[in-house]
Amino acid sequence: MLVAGFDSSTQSCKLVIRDAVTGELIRQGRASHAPGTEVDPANWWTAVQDATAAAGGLHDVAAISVAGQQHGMVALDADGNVVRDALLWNDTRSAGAARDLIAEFGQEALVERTGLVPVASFTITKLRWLRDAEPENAARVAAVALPHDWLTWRLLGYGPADESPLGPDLTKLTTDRSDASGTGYWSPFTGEYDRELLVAALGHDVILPRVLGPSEVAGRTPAGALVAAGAGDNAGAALGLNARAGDVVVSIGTSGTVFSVAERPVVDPNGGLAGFADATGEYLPLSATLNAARVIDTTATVLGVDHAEFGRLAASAPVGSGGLAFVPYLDGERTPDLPDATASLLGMTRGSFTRENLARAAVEGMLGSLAQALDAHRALGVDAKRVMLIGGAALSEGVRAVAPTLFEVPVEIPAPGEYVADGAARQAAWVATGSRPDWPVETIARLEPAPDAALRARFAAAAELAREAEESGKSLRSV
Ligand SMILES: Nc1ncnc2c1ncn2[C@@H]1O[C@H](COP(=O)(O)OP(=O)(O)O)[C@@H](O)[C@H]1O
Ligand SMILES: O=C(CO)[C@@H](O)[C@H](O)COP(=O)(O)O
Repeated sequence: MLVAGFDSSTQSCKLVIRDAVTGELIRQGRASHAPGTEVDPANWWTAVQDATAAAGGLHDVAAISVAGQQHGMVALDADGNVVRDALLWNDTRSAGAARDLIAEFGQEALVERTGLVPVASFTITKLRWLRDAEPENAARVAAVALPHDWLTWRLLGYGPADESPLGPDLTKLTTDRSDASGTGYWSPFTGEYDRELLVAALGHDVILPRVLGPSEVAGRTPAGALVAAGAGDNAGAALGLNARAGDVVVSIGTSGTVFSVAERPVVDPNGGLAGFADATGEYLPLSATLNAARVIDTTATVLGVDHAEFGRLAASAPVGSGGLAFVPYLDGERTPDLPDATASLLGMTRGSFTRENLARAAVEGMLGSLAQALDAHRALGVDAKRVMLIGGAALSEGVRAVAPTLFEVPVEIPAPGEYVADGAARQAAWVATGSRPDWPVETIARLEPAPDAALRARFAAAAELAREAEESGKSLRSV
């Protein structure tokens, strides 16, 4: 019996087809997504079909599950059409809306109700932005879904009347706990939507996807395959890695994320850590940065090198990049919450300002933010015995060289793979066979910690300078 798992991520759609019992990888496919932080969801549906074609189809698959980028606002009208392009998790235009919601409800109360302090990434802030910036669009919204919810609905055969066999039945939208927990209007404590917050954000009540349990079935495709609940991509990765207590996953994709599986909700009154739910019935405390793999992509482009050469340059520079410090807020930042920040390069001398040091400083800055996030998790009681490093940039030689100098626990590198899509495939196998699969995960390297206190201190000082400049209105953006 075969099962399929999709990862509809920020930059691309990945599909794995696995044996439901052994987990053996049978086929896979991939397709790119459009760039930008607002995207027509039709683009993701096309990518699902292209990835499916690339993987040789889904005709022989018993069950399917979709994991996807979290938080994106897919606003639907009564006819099942999208009201406007989806605003993605990395779109920071709703930073002011986040501040407004905190002022109206109080930070402490919001943490108690939703496990989150609103930041521009979360869906609730995007709804408030829509209400204020595009009231005519807001008034037309009849249902709000997330990327994986909308794709699941499309796979079930629903959608606009002229594009789908079953038409626009909005009541058939489904989601799961992990993605619901990233909206800002769902409580990980009660497992219920908080409609008062939803209405306060958007201005009126709407249909929200039914929240399914970890092994509940959303329905069947028109061809007859079971469709599972799906998940947010980070919860998908935790399931794909079989992460257990003591494991902290660090993912370096478009986002940088630090997360672990917890038996009880873990919340942070300061908001550095989000109190999400996971895809197995437990919880997923998580921190996310906006600047991760693309810090490397951008710096490699500036240096005129490919990933392999970038990795060699970074690995050949000394720990601490000869004193160069790169605060990597190229896309603003979410952790720390500095949506309007810009990046900065500090510590340049004629000696330190070399190609090698620049490459390494980019990696040290990008991982430095994630190491600070891991510290915050540990301070809140998260048990970290090892880091499991995944995501596109985990392949980088530079990342592997720098990681042990920043993390205080061993860093393990699972075999390169699509762990989000694998988590979705595991969920599909769970609904198809009735039991959660225990497929093995291979580790290809274990890096022993060699934390460098001076490096940590220099990055912390550089990040603090960037924060002070932002908060005092002295950053170059405001000149
Ligand atoms: N060898 C490599 N070194 C550094 N970055 C890489 C490497 N291979 C892929 N990447 C980067 O990883 C990112 C894609 O990772 P992925 O985890 O698929 O992201 P997402 O899930 O956000 O779409 C891209 O920005 C890509 O350029
Ligand atoms: O916003 C978050 C998590 O809170 C991001 O992790 C998104 O879920 C996007 O993930 P990638 O596409 O970068 O994997």
